[in-house]
Amino acid sequence: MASSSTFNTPDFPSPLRLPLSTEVLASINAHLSTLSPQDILKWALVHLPNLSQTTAFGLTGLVAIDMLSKFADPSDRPPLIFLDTLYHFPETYELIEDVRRRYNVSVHVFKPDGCETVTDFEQKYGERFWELDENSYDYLVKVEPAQKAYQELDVQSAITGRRASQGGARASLPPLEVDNTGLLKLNPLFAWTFKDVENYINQNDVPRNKLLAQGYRSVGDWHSTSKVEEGQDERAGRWAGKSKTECGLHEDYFKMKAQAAKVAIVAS
Ligand SMILES: Nc1ncnc2c1ncn2[C@@H]1O[C@H](COP(=O)(O)OS(=O)(=O)O)[C@@H](OP(=O)(O)O)[C@H]1O
Repeated sequence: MASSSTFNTPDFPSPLRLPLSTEVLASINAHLSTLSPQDILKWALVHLPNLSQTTAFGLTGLVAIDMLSKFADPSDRPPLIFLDTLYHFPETYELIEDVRRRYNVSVHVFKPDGCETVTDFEQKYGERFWELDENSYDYLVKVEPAQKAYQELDVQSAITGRRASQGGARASLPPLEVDNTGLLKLNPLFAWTFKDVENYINQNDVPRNKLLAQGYRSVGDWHSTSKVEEGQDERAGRWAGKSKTECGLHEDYFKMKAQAAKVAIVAS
């Protein structure tokens, strides 16, 4: 059984002092790589400054929400941040309500700047803006709202639902990363497979997106998400047939911002 020194490691200050040097980050990752997701989360509650959970209520994020509910008092649980692109499926919005009820958590929702509804967004940028410029679309609906969320809520560390077994750019995902804005990103389930996640969800009766019963596995916006066939990768239905595999949230922030600069011209 893990002792309290597993979570409260005297080698690292509590909370950690930022910025982290490369050496400290490497030694934290060496320690976290030996722990279960539950113990990584317990360690994070002790050591990570101003911790939140950024979630689209995918299966992996739901596992983290459920694990935290089992060992952390409600007031100690990281606040949830949902970036509402305005183009999620109705089933995703329904799931958020299920999660709020089941776990008695508040969800901080951030939308594209100045937009409450799809109509607001389309008046500003036109219909099907993602077809015109996918990266700028991502920047407007996720990257910029995330930066706003982190500033308003004073977030210095965020739990994500990414896993190495999702492949692509995630194949060598470490437990803890520092992005180029200085944000600490914790990936507590970095070492779990899809099967591990599915088993946990079933064994713990965790609420899940109703679309999963229809053949979807990873769910984002309705216009870039499709069902996957048996045996296909879990994220094969995201931007299917395109080279794109990430939404921008986990890309280089400054690159996304520079690419999106031309959006101001389109919108004006
Ligand atoms: N809209 C939105 N709001 C808040 N957080 C979000 C959002 N989209 C992605 N994420 C975060 O990225 C994790 C991986 O998501 P995905 O595999 O769906 O990929 S992608 O980011 O959309 O490309 C995802 O993991 P989950 O918590 O399992 O959803 C989140 O940590």
